[in-house]
Amino acid sequence: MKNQVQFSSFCLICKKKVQVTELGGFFLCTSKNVRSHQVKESVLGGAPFAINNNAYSALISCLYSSELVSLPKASALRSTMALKSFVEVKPDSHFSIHNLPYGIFKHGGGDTATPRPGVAIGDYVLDLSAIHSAGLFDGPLLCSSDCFHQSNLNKFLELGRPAWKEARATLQKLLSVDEPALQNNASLRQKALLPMDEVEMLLPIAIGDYTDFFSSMHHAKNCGLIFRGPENPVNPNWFHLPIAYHGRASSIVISGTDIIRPRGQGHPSGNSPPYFGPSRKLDFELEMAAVVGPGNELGKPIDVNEAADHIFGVVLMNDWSARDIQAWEYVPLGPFLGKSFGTTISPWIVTLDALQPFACDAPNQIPQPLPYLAEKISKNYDISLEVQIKPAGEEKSFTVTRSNFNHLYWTLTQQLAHHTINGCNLRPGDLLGTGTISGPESESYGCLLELTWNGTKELPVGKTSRKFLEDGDEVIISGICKGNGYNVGFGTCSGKIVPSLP
Ligand SMILES: O=C(O)/C=C/C(=O)CC(=O)CC(=O)O
Ligand SMILES: [Ca+2]
Ligand SMILES: [Mg+2]
Repeated sequence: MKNQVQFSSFCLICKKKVQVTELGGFFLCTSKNVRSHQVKESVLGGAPFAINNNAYSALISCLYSSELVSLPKASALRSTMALKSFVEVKPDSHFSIHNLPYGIFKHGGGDTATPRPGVAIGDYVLDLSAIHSAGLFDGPLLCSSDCFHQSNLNKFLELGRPAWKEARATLQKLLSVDEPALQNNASLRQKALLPMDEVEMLLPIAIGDYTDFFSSMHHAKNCGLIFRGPENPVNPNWFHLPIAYHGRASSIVISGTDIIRPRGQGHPSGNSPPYFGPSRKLDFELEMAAVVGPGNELGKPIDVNEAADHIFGVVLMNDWSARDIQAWEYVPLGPFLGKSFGTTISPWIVTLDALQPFACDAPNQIPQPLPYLAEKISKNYDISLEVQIKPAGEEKSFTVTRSNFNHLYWTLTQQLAHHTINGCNLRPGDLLGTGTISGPESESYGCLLELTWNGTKELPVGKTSRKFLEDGDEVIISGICKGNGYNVGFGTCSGKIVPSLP
């Protein structure tokens, strides 16, 4: 198995030394002398473990024989003791030492304003170019790489999971309370640990291609009911393959960028001709998106069971949508100008390694997917998502929906494998949107189209209400995984609607 990590550790329950093998992000206890009843009662924790002289944060589940840790147990893994950083991390911070998401930032003016990679820790950004220049990336894969001296993360993504793991181990060790190298080096600390409110975040990746899936069954059903009626709201193909459209990479913007209300042809009502003008039905879509790692050669699909090695991490995404333009133009080829005027992503890419403790079972798929989509382990992540709207002139923002990543029917790995099954090549930095993440209840719908049922009812927003977005509205998406005493969060993904061109 590729990229397998093996190590021995100490079982806190059976008090014996055990051999542990990591398999696709899961931990397999290969010790023969561990009794099964101990497994049912508890899951072990302990970190960091030493492997190849690198501090390695890992969790093991105590299983007898060679059974894999099952997914429901994975949620119990998060009850493990929180690691501690010497950098202050407030209890509600999204950026604990368990997280360490990657972004691209610039700081100050002149030479220091060069865009470069960083990770978030508490209220600080750790400058990875400074850490590399100081010789602190001392692992075999990163010590002589220039991937942290780039203005985007693509080169780091291309290196693949072994390098990502090496970076995570190095950074978790460097930032831990027990490690003096950075903690006791005042001049390096001043250079490398920058207050987050002093930096400007930029797009973290150069996005060659962007695809948007349609993976929430609740969203598919609601859109079907609204656009196509109650006969067959979900097309039969939906249950056999992850449906998607090819999006527009050039208009993907970083959180905080204003969105100009698009103009276009709107859907005619009755026998009237289509209208042209500023969209009258501007909407947000609550989504997340996977960032592609090494990718594949043209003509060589990625196996679904190896797809996780091609996903570096996940961001929050808002697929802004003009519903009047979309409804008129998208038959029969799919979304075009109704969605290509802007897509916002959050600045911090949370890695799959950081999300691992929050893995949970993906829904049962009926009918069973074809073999190329059938996964040995099919997982989602328990990520709480929220959308707020801040109307112009308001001090406060108001929550309009709450959902969870685990409502997705098709998994990230199925989406990626399906994307390549015809031989299509994915490249480092490509972005795969999940599709709107709607849950089953009306309070968990992921866009205004559903929340107001295509403008047939008003949605309360503080003292006012909305059918669709108005000029001056700011839409703020946030996402967080809550561990025991720490968070793995995504920060926010926001954008404000400004008036259309005259
Ligand atoms: O079902 C439809 O007609 C339209 C669906 C969408 O607009 C959704 C889309 O962009 C994919 C998604 O976000 O799930
Ligand atoms: Ca979408
Ligand atoms: Mg879009």
